[in-house]
Amino acid sequence: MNVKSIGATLLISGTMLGAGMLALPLISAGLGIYNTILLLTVLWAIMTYTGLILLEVCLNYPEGTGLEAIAYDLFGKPGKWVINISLLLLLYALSCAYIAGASSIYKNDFTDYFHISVSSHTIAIVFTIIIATIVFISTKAVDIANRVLFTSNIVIFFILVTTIIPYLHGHFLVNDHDSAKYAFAAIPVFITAFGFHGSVPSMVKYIGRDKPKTLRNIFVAGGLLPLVVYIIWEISMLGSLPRFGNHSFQYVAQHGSSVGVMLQQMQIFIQNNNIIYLIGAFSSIAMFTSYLCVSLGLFDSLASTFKRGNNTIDRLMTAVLCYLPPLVFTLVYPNGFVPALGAAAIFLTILAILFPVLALRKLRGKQHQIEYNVATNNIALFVVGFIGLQVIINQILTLNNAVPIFK
Ligand SMILES: N[C@@H](Cc1ccccc1)C(=O)O
Repeated sequence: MNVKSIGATLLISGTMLGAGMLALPLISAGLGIYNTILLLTVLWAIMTYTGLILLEVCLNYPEGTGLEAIAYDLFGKPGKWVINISLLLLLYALSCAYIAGASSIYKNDFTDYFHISVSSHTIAIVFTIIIATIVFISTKAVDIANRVLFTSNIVIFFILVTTIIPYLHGHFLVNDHDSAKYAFAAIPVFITAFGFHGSVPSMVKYIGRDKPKTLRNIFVAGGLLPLVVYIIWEISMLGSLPRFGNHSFQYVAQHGSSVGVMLQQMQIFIQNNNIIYLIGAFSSIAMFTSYLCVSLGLFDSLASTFKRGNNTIDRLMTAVLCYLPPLVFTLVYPNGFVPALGAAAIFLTILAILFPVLALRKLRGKQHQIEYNVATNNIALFVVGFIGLQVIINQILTLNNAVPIFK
């Protein structure tokens, strides 16, 4: 792998590592560590596989062809609309999760670092304005801010997981009440955490259609890094807070399942302020960089959907469309962090599981140019498509409280 491929691998990992990661311990507390690791690995494999299916699909089109244009070619106008709307709704749902998550974490930061209490509404508004301003300035500004913050966060993560080891308790990790029944509610959020598929067309453009093997390696390695990071993160979080009791994951679940409350609870068990600061800094930066990248994607999609140009007035109108709806939603539903990530899974499943499967079936039915063939057959495509439908049904049930939820 050359330097460009390593950079591309990190971009894929960077897209995956975000709010989903912070929600993982909140949603997997009832599962216990063994079920969690198993489920993470299985879902990583499925998401990587559909990423490779999407790669084969994209390689049949000229470099720079987006998912929307591919959907139009294969499924006509309805296909194009489904992809377009799913993408916008995915990015809006993620935006709501980021604003809700960030306000709960930053509220905690203000109390921990400066001993002042700021309302989460104020934080949500200021956070959104800061992100909007950076995106409004230019893509270059986003790139610079992201590069600096993402690199610092990798360093913070490694310092954190090495210093937290003495504070981990083996008996917090496994519990008699661990149960696979909580997997239903966890699957959608886990799927969101492994989402990166919107970036497949741009990666093909960046690396080149003539290097299908390099692209395959980038997607596999780019997802493997988050899988390892997620497992280490789960062990660190589930190992430092008990499942039940006055101060526990159960308490967090009963108080809005927010990252901020989880951090407060951990403070009671980890009597080392530096570690608490590290977790706070890591979570805060993760929220910031992910929202920066995701809202840049939303900003560009809105500009192209509503045919807005690059002049100041047009950019301002796009920014209002991009940031106002999720901000208002979060102000009305401040506890929407986990539900918004779950809702995102519905649209992500359409884009990242169902669309690649249907598109490849259609392409292989036609005579398609063989640039890269992912190992698959109709049965495998059927199974993956079926899993995709299950994820959507699952999430609809979760939103209606019809599956077991750890409380
Ligand atoms: N994986 C990202 C969310 C995401 C999904 C799909 C595409 C891009 C980003 C996160 O966990 O924050």
